This record gives sequence, C-alpha cells and structure tokens, in this order.
Amino acid sequence: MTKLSVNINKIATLRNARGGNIPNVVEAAKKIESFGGQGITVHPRPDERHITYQDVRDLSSNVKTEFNIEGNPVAKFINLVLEAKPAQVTLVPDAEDAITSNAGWNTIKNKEFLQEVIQEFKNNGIRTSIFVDPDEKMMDGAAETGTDRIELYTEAFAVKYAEGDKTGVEPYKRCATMAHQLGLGVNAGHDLSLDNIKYFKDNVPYLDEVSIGHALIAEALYMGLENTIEKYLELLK
Ligand SMILES: CC(=O)[C@@H](O)[C@H](O)COP(=O)(O)O
Ligand SMILES: NCC(=O)COP(=O)(O)O
Repeated sequence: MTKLSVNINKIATLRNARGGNIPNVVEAAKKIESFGGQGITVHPRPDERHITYQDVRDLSSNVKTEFNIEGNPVAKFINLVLEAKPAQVTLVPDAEDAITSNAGWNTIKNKEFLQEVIQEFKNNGIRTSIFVDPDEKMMDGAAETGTDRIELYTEAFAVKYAEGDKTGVEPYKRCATMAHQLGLGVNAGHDLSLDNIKYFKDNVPYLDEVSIGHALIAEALYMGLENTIEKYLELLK
C-alpha cells in the first residue's frame, strides 16, 4: 500500500486571499485525517504566501497522522522543523522566488551540505527525504547523503502523461528500483492527480508515499474533499 499525504498549501492560499481564518488549516487537516488521509504535508515558503510558520507550529500539535514538512533547509526552516518535530522533513532546493518547486537536488554537488543537515534532523528523530529528479546518478548521490528516503519529482511524468505519452514513467521505474536497492524509501510528488495516479502507482515499484495537493484540492471543489480522498485511497491500494 502507498500512503497518501495530503498537501494543504492551497487551503492556506484560499484563507490568505481574504485574511482571517476561513478556511482554517488545522480544521482542514483534522477533516482530511477523518476522511482517511494518512498524512498531512505543508511547504512553508520564505514569503509565507500560503502556509505560515505559525501554521506549522499549530499543525504540529494537532496532526495525528504523519506530519511532513517540505522546504529548502535555510537556517529559519531548519529551526522551525526542529521546533515542530514532524515525522518527516522533505528537503527541496527551492529558489526564494520560485512559483512552485521546479527541480530536485543535485545530490552529488550538494552531498556535504545535505549530509550535514540530514544528520541534524536524524539526530532529532525526524525522518528525512530529499526531492530528486528521476536521474540514476542522483540516486547514488542520495544514498551517500544518509537520507532515509527520496521523493521523486513527478512533474515530468505528469506533463508527458497528460500529452498521452506513457513512456514518461520509465525513468521513475528505474530510479525507484535503484533507490530501493540502495536501501532508500521511495516517496513521490508534484502534479500527481486522479488522472495519472493509478498509472504511476501501477508502474512504479516500492512506492511508500505520495504527497498530493494542487490537483487534489482542485478536484475537491467539484467532488468534495471526502469523496476525493476516498478515490485516491482506492487507487493507491
Ligand atoms: C515539493 C513539491 O513537490 C511541491 O509540489 C510543493 O510542495 C508544492 O508547493 P506549492 O504548493 O507552493 O506549489
Ligand atoms: N511533494 C509534493 C506535494 O506535496 C504536492 O505537490 P502538488 O500536488 O501540489 O503538485
């Protein structure tokens, strides 16, 4: 079984559009858990355009399933994660002004830096995952950082799949197999949706967890959050 972690960034985007506290992200996380979501993911960005640092603190004492915090490990982020003590931290090499995540780590060039931050999180009992493109060289590099897991960056697959090209899944198959052989857990995320998740899940082995936000929240506008989560859970069995 592959776990579904629901990324709630877009719930905060909606709240921030008005100020105030509607929708309330903590309540949303609790509902998602009651609908069967197996984890909650957030990606606080430096400008706090959706999830704020305070949201992370509030969620940390309320999330009962697996709490996963994503972000670029700059000092402010590292301190926040050490304070929140989530089950998992996912390191993403985001530029400050990136509209969304758009690349994985070069695990070879950043090996020493990653080794250092990963060790700090692991010393504090936090599982680590690093965001990587589906490139075999980066799997070898990832294993050397000491990370527990990798998160395969799935945008390239999602784009090809939407164009009717199913071969985009091939590098993910190879990298998931290789990561598993190297002793790493395998997560995946970015632009996964009800349209493409089944094909991805059926073709990529050893998939521990997917984190899905943008499409899931958009789908929930039409189908409701409970139905949408149920559909994902069915497809991820
Ligand atoms: C790490 C990742 O894959 C992203 O999908 C991210 O969590 C989404 O962030 P935004 O919601 O800011 O686009
Ligand atoms: N790690 C990926 C994630 O949390 C959600 O990405 P998206 O579904 O919002 O593209």
